[in-house]
Amino acid sequence: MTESTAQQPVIDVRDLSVRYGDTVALDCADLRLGTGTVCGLIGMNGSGKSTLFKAIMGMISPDAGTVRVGGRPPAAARRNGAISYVPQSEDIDWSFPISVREVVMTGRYGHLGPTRRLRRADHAAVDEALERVELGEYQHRQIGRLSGGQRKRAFVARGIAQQASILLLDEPFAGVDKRTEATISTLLRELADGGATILISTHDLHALPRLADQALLLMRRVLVHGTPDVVITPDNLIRAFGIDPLDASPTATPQEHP
Ligand SMILES: Nc1ncnc2c1ncn2[C@@H]1O[C@H](COP(=O)(O)OP(=O)(O)OP(=O)(O)O)[C@@H](O)[C@H]1O
Repeated sequence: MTESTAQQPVIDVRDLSVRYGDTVALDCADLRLGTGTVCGLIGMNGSGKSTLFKAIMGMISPDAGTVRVGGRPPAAARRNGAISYVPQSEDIDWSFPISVREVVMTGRYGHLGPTRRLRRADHAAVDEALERVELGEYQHRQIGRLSGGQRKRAFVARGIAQQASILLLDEPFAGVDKRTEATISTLLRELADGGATILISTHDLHALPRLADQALLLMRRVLVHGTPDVVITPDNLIRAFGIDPLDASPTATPQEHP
């Protein structure tokens, strides 16, 4: 591997603009993430976080700009099983007749050989993933019959079984208790230490410095990207949120972007 290949960003987003009709969701957003990084994505409601995830996944076509994942277009990276995505809970059909184990097993589909048959290694990877998120005893339950925190863990287990090198998690801590948050955070750290690149949106600014090596403040475009201590400052938070969310005495009411 040449030095320039080794330093290539795993996620490479350049000048990305996305519109929904008249709404500008992303406007010239730039992001580069290297291997083994956990980056916390923060920004107010409507600042474009989910849109950024969907663009990296290749689920929406940008109006302008480029997205490369592992040097390839997102669709190619997805076909290869390189990316795992944990969407916001509202984006999942929890009534779908599928068990926890079957959800986790979908993470193995990119690994199946020409016969498309599940092999012993696939079942072992699923067992291990279920074990790591402590959902073994719930594996045969229909996914809608899980608590909020268990649902998140099921989707994290899918990413673990997939052995994805890139994990995108859209608010995995929303509505989960502190123990589940700690379990997921520890798992993500272990995955990053094993070389995964992780982008995670969260509103938990207090927990972010423990979880992430980097933070990125989004407001349709990237306002600031760096280590959490550089990004999570009162000035930056006031720029992005209109108030300092870490401050108990807000000076203004934050507005959702039009
Ligand atoms: N399918 C859609 N059709 C039209 N507008 C959309 C659509 N999805 C998102 N938007 C708009 O695009 C903007 C960015 O939305 P996005 O969901 O990316 O924000 P977000 O930062 O993830 O918000 P939240 O923190 O509330 O999840 C918002 O103004 C939103 O209303």
